[in-house]
Amino acid sequence: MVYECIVIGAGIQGSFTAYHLAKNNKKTLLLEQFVLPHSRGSSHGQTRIIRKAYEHDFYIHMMQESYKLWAELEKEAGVKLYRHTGLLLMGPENGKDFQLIKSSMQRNKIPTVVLERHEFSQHIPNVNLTSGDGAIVETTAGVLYADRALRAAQAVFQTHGGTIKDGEKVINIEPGDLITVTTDSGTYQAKNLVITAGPWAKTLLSHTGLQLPLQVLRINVCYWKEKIPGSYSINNRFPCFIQMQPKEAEHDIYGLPSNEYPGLMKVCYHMGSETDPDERDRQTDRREVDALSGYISRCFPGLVPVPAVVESCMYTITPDKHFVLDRHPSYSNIVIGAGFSGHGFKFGPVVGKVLCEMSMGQNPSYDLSPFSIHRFNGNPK
Ligand SMILES: Cc1cc2nc3c(=O)[nH]c(=O)nc-3n(C[C@H](O)[C@H](O)[C@H](O)COP(=O)(O)OP(=O)(O)OC[C@H]3O[C@@H](n4cnc5c(N)ncnc54)[C@H](O)[C@@H]3O)c2cc1C
Ligand SMILES: O=C(O)[C@@H]1CCCCN1
Repeated sequence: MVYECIVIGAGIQGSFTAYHLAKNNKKTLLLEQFVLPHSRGSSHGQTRIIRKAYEHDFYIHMMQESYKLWAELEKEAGVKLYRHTGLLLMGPENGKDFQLIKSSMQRNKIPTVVLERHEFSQHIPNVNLTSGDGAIVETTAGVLYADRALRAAQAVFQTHGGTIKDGEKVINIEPGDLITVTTDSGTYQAKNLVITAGPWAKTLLSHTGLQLPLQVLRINVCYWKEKIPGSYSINNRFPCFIQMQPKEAEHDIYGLPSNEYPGLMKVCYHMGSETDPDERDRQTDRREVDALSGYISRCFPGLVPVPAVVESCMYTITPDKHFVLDRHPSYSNIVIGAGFSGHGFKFGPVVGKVLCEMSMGQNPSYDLSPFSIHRFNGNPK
């Protein structure tokens, strides 16, 4: 049988690409190397932040549609995927990065509340605002229920006639008008191919002669115990937060209110150490956990500054931290979605839509030049 499209990788991006293809009546096969559900890529775990607070207008515009598409999936699957919490953004008030996000939120009329220092603790109890930092709340941001969302996208894909084959690792790709994809247990053919292989994208793309400057990082996903249960809880309307330029570390620190593990708040560092995706759990580098402990002692005094649970996840980062959404430079019927750089989950429905559009030979709904492969020319590593 010849498929209209094969999608490699059933993380959030591949699952949403397959979802849109099936809704467009395209006969689609979604291949996944691990038995689903699994926790070895980037889309597992219960929660992710959803927000429009971005410096770049192109992300904000994509998020405007993404919220609508998330709501559509909630209806189709009959499950709740989004919980409104708000997002607290803290960072050096006169710093460039904080000012850029603040002004782009205001320019794009994103519902925002600026908290002045004297009123901060009245709105956000149990948090110490660093001296010199400003605070803004994006009121419509919140939490996505990630595991549930992944299952829902896959279920709707199947309802529309899509086929999932899990526990099948793709080991070879032969490009052509008809592409042949070989797994460790079968061979499939399709007119179009979408590669959304997350941390394995670099290896898989090398089978097609393409080298992308993708780097895989292992992230320690840390949960911290509330000294008084409920003090940072989603039920008490505690928001998600992003701390830009914390004193303890070079990169951002972020957190989500206690929810999935009652009494534990997720607070993580937006960086990690390089890893081979097949060796992720052999690595035990916890340097950044010390930086988190320092930050928590200083700014979140209601948490015990030693992590109660540490899980693992992976980022696949590009040099500029923007995604790769493009056609293969040598084979126009191969479309690539990669390098989501630790912030791609919330865009899943829109990423899936544009990858689907490209693989159907349509013009994508967005200007994808920030995500093109050509931008790496001259910087191939
Ligand atoms: C700790 C952490 C926190 C994050 N927080 C946020 C957040 O708050 N908000 C947000 O929007 N984003 C967040 N992200 C980022 C987001 O989760 C990722 O951008 C997104 O999940 C990437 O999805 P993906 O489909 O590209 O990759 P994956 O989920 O890794 O999917 C790729 C799939 O391809 C499969 N595959 C690979 N190679 C093969 C092969 N050869 N054959 C068959 N299958 C194959 C893999 O097994 C995998 O299932 C976070 C990420 C992490 C790790
Ligand atoms: O995508 C997000 O919204 C978060 C922000 C902080 C770092 C991890 N990803």
